[in-house]
Amino acid sequence: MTEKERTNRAWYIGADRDEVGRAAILVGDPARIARIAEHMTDVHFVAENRGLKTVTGTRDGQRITATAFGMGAPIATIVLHELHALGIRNFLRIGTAMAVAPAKLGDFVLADGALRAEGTSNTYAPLGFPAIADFDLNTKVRSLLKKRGKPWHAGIFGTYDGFYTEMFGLSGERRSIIETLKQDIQRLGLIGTDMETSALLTAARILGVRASTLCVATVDAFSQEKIADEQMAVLERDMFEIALDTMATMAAD
Ligand SMILES: O=P(O)(O)O[C@H]1O[C@H](CO)[C@@H](O)[C@H]1O
Ligand SMILES: O=c1cc[nH]c(=O)[nH]1
Repeated sequence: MTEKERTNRAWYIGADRDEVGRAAILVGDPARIARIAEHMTDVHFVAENRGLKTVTGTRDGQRITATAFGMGAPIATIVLHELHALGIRNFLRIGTAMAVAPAKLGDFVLADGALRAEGTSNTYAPLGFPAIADFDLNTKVRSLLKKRGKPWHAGIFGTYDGFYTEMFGLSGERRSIIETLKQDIQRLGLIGTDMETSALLTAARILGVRASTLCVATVDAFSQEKIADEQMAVLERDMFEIALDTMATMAAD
């Protein structure tokens, strides 16, 4: 990062350099910020700006920041880019994804890479550039997933911009178009779909930092069935623990 790109205060997330830690967890839903804070000590909530919520806390002696971006690749990459400018070098997105078989509802899905079907990553690198997760980061996530003993899959995600046009059909006609798209991605062996991963992985590579995504598969790609809230609450706690332990290790490096 050049001196010009370095900043002391981030424009949209509103955080000062001394308010963020050495690694960052990116979540979508702002309600997850208070819940992940319960898994850290010495917690500091950054003043909320434009609905972007940030908390920094300590885990295993390391300062970790979690920021909620809301939904979609454009804002998720703004958050990553700003945290990068504040000096952070390790990023893990955690949240939810749509399950593509063999991944099923309630399984963890870890992105080793992602199909770039969103528009934001094109502003960082041309389409031939691969969206690949950081190998060391994913090695740590894999070892923690194995320890937890819950079902998980690692592989390629598909990342899309159009939630009701490409991922979740509300009308019969749109559902059949989306079903054809899902059959295509299943044939390619993708394990899940979301709205941010390929943009974050591409941006991180171009910015020279580590990134990956770990999600719970919460919606079935074909039936559009959703996971129960009580099951998600348990899995969310597992996901927080895995993410914080991973980022504490990465921050200590
Ligand atoms: O991981 P969370 O925040 O649940 O986000 C997922 O749910 C939202 C709607 O699909 C998208 O942002 C998607 O990536
Ligand atoms: O349907 C879903 C569920 C989670 N995340 C998505 O992007 N889509």
